[in-house]
Amino acid sequence: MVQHGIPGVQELATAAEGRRRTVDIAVTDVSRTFQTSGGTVEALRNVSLTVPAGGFVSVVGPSGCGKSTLLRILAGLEQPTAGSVALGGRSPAERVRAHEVGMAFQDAALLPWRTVTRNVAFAREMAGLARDDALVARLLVLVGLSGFERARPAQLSGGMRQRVAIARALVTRPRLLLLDEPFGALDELLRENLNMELQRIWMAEEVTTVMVTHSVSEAVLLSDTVVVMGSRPGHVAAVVDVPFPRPRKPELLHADDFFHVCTRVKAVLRGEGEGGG
Ligand SMILES: Nc1ncnc2c1ncn2[C@@H]1O[C@H](COP(=O)(O)OP(=O)(O)OP(=O)(O)O)[C@@H](O)[C@H]1O
Repeated sequence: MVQHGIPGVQELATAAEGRRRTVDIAVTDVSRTFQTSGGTVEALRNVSLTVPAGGFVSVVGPSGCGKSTLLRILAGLEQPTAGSVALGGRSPAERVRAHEVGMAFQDAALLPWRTVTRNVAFAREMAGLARDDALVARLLVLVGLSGFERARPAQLSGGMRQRVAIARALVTRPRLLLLDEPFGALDELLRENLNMELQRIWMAEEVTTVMVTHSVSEAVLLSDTVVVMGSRPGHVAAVVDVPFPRPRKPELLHADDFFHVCTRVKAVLRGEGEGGG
């Protein structure tokens, strides 16, 4: 990946030298049905998408269109009923076993009795990886939590807890980062700030990222590509490319070009836009 002139990026790139960490994603004709007492629920039908190594893709769509199911399949937590998923040529289960998949969801789910540092370090312990205090400290700087290393979750704001969750997701040095509405419960201004931080983290870590969000502007601001899903059954309604150079600044949110891309995504969401998938 190119260098971005952002503080910390050069050092991280050097640390990662000699180690190709990113993977591409290939989802091919994935379908997923659930058998319930009320009958069969077709959560996903023939979903295909690709994400290049180091790319950032967001998935948006109406409630129930299968976004979380798709993310859970990428995370190896669900199996597709049909179709295939390859993460750098391997199955999600293999990547998860190798601790190469980091996940952060809307509820940060931190351990209340552990400090911020110990919460982040816990993910390495759980993965059976060697302790790495320097990495934990560096990630806490990266997510803007310097000075809070010894705080407990109850002493943190919601936004700070989400930052801990993102640091925790990154502490195994994953090749793939999966985010399910990571900032969904936060107010708009805080969310914008965290979006900028997430962009910085993603650029620094060079990690292929898939984010589910209900916010069209968040998706457009952060992504190379926005996958717009439709429901009944869940399918890809359109794939919208986002052409803006990086790093993207908050001012972009007020630019006409930005507004036009958001309008295209919203048109598809309303069922007026391009079909396909
Ligand atoms: N384990 C399950 N058993 C039965 N049905 C399920 C299961 N998981 C998901 N579904 C169904 O699959 C469909 C897609 O659900 P999913 O949670 O993936 O949608 P979503 O787009 O993430 O929704 P939201 O935006 O509301 O979070 C829904 O109809 C849901 O009820």
